[in-house]
Amino acid sequence: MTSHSVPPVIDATGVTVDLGGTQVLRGVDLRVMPGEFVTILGANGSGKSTLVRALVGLLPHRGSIELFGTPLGRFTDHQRVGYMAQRPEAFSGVPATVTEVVVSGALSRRPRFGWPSRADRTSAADLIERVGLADLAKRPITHLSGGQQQRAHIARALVADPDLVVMDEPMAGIDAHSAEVFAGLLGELDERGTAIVMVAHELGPMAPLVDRAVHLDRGLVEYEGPALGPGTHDHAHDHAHSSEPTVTRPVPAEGPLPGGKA
Ligand SMILES: Nc1ncnc2c1ncn2[C@@H]1O[C@H](COP(=O)(O)OP(=O)(O)OP(=O)(O)O)[C@@H](O)[C@H]1O
Repeated sequence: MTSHSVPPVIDATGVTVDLGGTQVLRGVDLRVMPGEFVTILGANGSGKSTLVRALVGLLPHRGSIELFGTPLGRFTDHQRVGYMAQRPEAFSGVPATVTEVVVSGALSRRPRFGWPSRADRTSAADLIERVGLADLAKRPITHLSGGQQQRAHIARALVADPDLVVMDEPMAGIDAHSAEVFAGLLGELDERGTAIVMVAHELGPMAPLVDRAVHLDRGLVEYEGPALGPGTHDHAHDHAHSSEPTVTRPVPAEGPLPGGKA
């Protein structure tokens, strides 16, 4: 899958980000190869969201970030990257329907803005069905529960069939059944060779899919190594006891426990 002739999907070196006068990331290195599924773990406030936001060009940073072999500052293939923010912004004004939100994800594939094609609508309808929102497809998204909105945003991130999917806590607010459905979708993407970077607090049904885990602690990579086998318990904690980790820094025995948002 990985080849010396193929550049990494993400090649980040020494990424440092200051926010509000605080150094939130302190020199993070991250390399993701095509088809890899990498999860970013760590306690609340460790810098996970900051890292993925910097990687997709949403935050000024120091250090080097390349996407698909191109420095971020010159990267224009935005359609190759599907990004799902941690807390999708609420819509203002007239709220879009679920279908409109999902289809809008496909429009980034187009060189110029235009109406969605029949294929876009078919893909969107398929994903809406897959995330269990078919009955709500015509509803304004603001009329959905938080977890249902989250599922719509997951579908939006996937509809353009990107080569890299970056997701910031996509599991937040979705129930166990939706998590299973979502794991199935990510499994298909993984088989297609899509690279996936996912911030998570716990992996649940995603655990068997993950190739590598990166654990942040106060803006630094505390651990980076292979993900363990199937399981639904705390991945971060597992790493502290893994028999074959590639440890870049010592991991405290009492790792942070998974938890929801504060
Ligand atoms: N705009 C900002 N100005 C100042 N500090 C900020 C800003 N945004 C984030 N921070 C701080 O940066 C640190 C890292 O935040 P970040 O959201 O990246 O953490 P996280 O690991 O994603 O946390 P969580 O698990 O809670 O989502 C936190 O201490 C946070 O308070």
